[in-house]
Amino acid sequence: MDFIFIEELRVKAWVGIYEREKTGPQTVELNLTFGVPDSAAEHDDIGDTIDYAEVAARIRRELGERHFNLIESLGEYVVRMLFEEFGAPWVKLKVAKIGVMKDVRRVGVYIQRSRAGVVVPPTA
Ligand SMILES: Nc1nc2c(c(=O)[nH]1)N=C([C@H](O)[C@@H](O)CO)CN2
Repeated sequence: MDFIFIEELRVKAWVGIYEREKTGPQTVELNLTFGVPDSAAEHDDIGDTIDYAEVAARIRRELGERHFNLIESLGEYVVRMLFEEFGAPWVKLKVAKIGVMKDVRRVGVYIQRSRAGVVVPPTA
């Protein structure tokens, strides 16, 4: 398995438990790594892999269209999308709010998931 990464993707998302967070979107930052088949490199064909441009565009669209109370729920939504709609075998996601807590630059959640039966080396 190879791994595609997308770093510091900033998107507008509707997320938060407070009323002020339900009246408008805020910027969240995503760092995402997902598995793709090694065979993509062998055949040099975008059809054999997961198009990272499509992933980024899809995340941007989806997070602009719905509200999540918790950053954990937003993260789970993105991970499930990678599994179910892009067919990723393994996903690691860090998603953070920026500047929402005093003296804290970023706060958020890490999620790492494998499809059942997928074994990933510890270097991923
Ligand atoms: N575990 C969590 N704690 C908190 C969350 C969250 O999503 N998960 N969210 C908030 C508020 O929305 C906060 O980010 C607003 O500044 C507080 N705690």
